Amino acid sequence: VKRPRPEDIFSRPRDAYGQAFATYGPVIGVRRKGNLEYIVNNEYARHVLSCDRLFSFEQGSAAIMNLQPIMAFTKGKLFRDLQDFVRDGIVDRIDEIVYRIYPLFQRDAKEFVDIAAEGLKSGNHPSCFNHFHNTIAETTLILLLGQDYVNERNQDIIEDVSNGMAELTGQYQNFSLIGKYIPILWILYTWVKVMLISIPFGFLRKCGPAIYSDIDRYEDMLSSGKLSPKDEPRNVLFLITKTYHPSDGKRIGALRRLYIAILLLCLIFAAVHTTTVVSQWVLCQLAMRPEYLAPLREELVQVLEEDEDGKLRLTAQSLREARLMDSFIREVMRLKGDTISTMRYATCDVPLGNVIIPKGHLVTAMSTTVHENPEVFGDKPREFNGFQWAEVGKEAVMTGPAHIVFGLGRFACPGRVLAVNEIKLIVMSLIARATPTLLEGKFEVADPLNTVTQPPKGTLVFQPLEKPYLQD
Ligand code: HEM
Repeated sequence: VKRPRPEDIFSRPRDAYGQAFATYGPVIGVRRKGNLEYIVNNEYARHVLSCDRLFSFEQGSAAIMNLQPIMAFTKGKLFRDLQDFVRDGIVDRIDEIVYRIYPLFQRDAKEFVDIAAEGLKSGNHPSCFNHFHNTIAETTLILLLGQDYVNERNQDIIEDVSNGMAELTGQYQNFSLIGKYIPILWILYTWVKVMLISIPFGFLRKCGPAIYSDIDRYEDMLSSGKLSPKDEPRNVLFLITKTYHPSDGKRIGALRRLYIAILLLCLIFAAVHTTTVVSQWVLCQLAMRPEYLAPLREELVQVLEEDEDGKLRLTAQSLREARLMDSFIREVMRLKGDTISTMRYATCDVPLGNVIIPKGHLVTAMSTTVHENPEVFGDKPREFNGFQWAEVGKEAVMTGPAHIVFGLGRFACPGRVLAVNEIKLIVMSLIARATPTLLEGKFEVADPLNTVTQPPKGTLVFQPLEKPYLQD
């Protein structure tokens, strides 16, 4: 087992791991957060991520996110259920969803550009990350639970849940000394704090009763026999209730209801934070590369569609046609420096390269070696070429052996279609009204080992356009 130094793993992971691969070969062992993990480079990434029989996504993800108790409670079905509900409740309805959420993104982009303009005068710049974290929290509430849940209190609860889950799953662990060097203590502390205090007293106490009575209400609708498909509520909670509603006229039991709350918590966690983070990476890169703005704005004008009142707006079709924007997002995601964002678990002793990975160990792919592989991307693999994917028709949501931002294989991120649409809505609504720049002309990577849930560190500043490309 070859070990890069712990301080290098945290501060310069790309170099530390790269050097270890160059010295020891394509499979290395690293002790991180108390576990011995095996990390592979581009040579074995595809095999490890997509051969679920040997390398289990479910066991790996539960272990890395400290979610084993929940997995045990759900008899291992948690991730498959999440995938099914996202597919049926969100991806299959994406056209109608974009139509519904577009006005929220317009409202918030306009509001943000207004307060950013004031910030230009006062020097007090508003946080773009916080502003759009709220927008995505609101969108998520509507999609999962319905419009009635949208109020400030519930939005705050969503923020708390997504922060609490981020804490629980180790996202801030790299920042804490205890987290780095005595991980078991850190895990215990965050479990108690989040699972016994924040979640029961926040989400469950405040949203629980409303969700409980909505499940009852939906069950009544389903048993009435009068509900036609077009009158069905269009939210994920209804779909879940419909799936679990017993056919013998009984109600969904208490344990199943608790499981429904867990599913909703996981979806909130998966949907809100990561998407907001990527939107900030895209805006920061765009602020650093103003030459991309003119073609992106030209494309924006071309893809707008007329609604029934003759007003121009963005629809799901517009977003599909925005190929330059799509390509830019794909390139930002490829090069943002993700290191370890997927996790697998060896289900038996598996020979790989020059080692045998013992059963029960975590295995993952080092994303930078995949995303910056010279055999695929040429001799300057880290050169940013924002529109290259439009030329070859590779969309931002497409996973592949050279693009693992959303994972790979059977368990690749089921929410990526929604995520990319939301990112497009944020970026396009903003550049239609203002030009992004960065205070002091730069941004920094907050945590090089975690570019997935940490936004870049830098202050985005927006200069309003005299003539916006989108009308309110
Ligand atoms: C830019 C934003 C996002 C990124 C970068 C991202 C990335 C990922 C990655 C890397 C995985 C693990 C895949 C693997 O190991 O092969 C994953 C899983 C998952 N993601 Fe996302 N994701 C994003 C947004 C979303 C959204 C918006 C949703 C929900 C609507 C979502 C729901 C999930 C779920 C439920 C899983 C677990 C997989 C399963 O149950 O099969 N994600 N995501």
